[in-house]
Amino acid sequence: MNLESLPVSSLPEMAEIWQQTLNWQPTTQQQNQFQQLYELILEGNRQLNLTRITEPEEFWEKHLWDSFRGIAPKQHFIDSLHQDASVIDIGTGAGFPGIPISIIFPNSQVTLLDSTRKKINFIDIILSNLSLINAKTIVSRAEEIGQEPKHRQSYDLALIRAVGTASACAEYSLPLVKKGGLAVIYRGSWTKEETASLQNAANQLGGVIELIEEFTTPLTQSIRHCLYLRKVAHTPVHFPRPVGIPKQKPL
Ligand SMILES: C[S@@+](CC[C@H](N)C(=O)[O-])C[C@H]1O[C@@H](n2cnc3c(N)ncnc32)[C@H](O)[C@@H]1O
Repeated sequence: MNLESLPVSSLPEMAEIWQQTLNWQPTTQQQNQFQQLYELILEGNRQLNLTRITEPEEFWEKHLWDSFRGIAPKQHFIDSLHQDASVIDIGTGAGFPGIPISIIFPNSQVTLLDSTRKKINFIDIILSNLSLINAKTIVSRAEEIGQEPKHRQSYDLALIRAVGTASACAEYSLPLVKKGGLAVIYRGSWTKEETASLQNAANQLGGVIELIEEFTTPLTQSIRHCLYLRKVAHTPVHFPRPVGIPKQKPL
């Protein structure tokens, strides 16, 4: 399939893949927003090193499809996202998975967090161009806002992709999630041995592993995993630990 000169997500083949894999299809308006997002990211990449994923097929699969695939198994959360669920995307980078989520769930409240100001400045341009009034940005570190009363235990859903080891991601995300809420850690590969150390980290943070799902991406047939941590108890006050510690000394 050569999409080189074609819009990133409006081909009939793509509509079929959305339907077959996610039982869903974007509206024409959402397709236009995906296309605008793609073009803005290409433009931003000329000045900033935002993402190495720039070919249309890759962008569609690794940025758009993958962002939605992470929440697909959780119908309850999809229902709440159609209402006014609060979501935080930790280490959003060029805006993934948070921006696609804010596009398809206009009633949800999406916070895009990154420690790099230049990335957040760029995301602010995207949000304004796409008129995404349900998304806002924060320049900070997960370890810092996890200790702020305004953010701690206040999100229904935390999403985190490509930000660190699973244990570090658990420590960044679970303190921000409400009791009963969910943290979704997007991963490439995953092994059974890693499950034991993640279970240990989750226990200490007030979470349990609810599901570990392996799936294959529809264009390149790559293996990916999503880890779903349910928050079942309050996170002890000393988590998250100070900046840098979750990465240096994973739980
Ligand atoms: C590899 S990028 C991933 C970007 C995006 N989530 C994706 O999957 O395309 C990791 C991002 O996480 C941010 N980051 C790393 N550690 C962080 C922390 N402790 N708090 C907030 N952002 C962090 C970095 O600035 C970077 O933009």
